[in-house]
Amino acid sequence: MTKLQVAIDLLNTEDAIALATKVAPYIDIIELGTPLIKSEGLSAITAMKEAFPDKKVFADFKTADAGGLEAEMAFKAGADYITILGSIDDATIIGAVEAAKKYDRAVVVDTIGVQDRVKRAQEVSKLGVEFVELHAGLDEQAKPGYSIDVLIEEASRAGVPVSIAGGVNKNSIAKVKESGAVVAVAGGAIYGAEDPAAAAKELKEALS
Ligand SMILES: O=C([C@H](O)CO)[C@H](O)[C@H](O)COP(=O)(O)O
Repeated sequence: MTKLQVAIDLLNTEDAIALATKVAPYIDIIELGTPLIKSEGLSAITAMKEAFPDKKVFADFKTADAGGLEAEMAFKAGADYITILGSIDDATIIGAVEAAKKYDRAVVVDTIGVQDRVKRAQEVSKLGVEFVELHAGLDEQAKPGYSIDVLIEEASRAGVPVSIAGGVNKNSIAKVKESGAVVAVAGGAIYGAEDPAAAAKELKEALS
């Protein structure tokens, strides 16, 4: 079954935990977005894991170098997953995977900015990563003509475990599920909703 991940792109820990509290019953993975981690630091990860010890906590580091070191920082702080950029050298991903083995955690490769996401997903899947995020970032989504359908089509032919992030919402969630993605990542569709709990519930039910 496709899991639901909430991407929390808020800027302070208190607001992030308040949002997570509302949506937790419907969420499998709680993501601390890159802006949140840059704003609040590692303490946000620790606070989230302490508040939700039974949930997977996903630290969206988007690491581009020193993979082993940054993964160790994230895991020691309480993260279950860290993201490493797919656009960088395999050595950075391999370093993070080694740290993940040491701490019994996992690495997700983020394909933001990668030209051929499917090819890169297939390559990095051989390095021991948990899954690969087929991702169109917030800036790419804002470009004219953007459609999540590109990611959905890529997921259906990737042949390796992938998540989809890039405007997942109530209109696209059924197609995300059909694509075979192991995780659907929803940010704005949940934290930007008038009723985040209801929005998360609707997405979760669509994946059931
Ligand atoms: O990872 C993200 C982005 O790069 C900022 O950190 C988003 O959390 C991700 O794109 C999911 O958010 P939505 O596109 O709003 O669903």
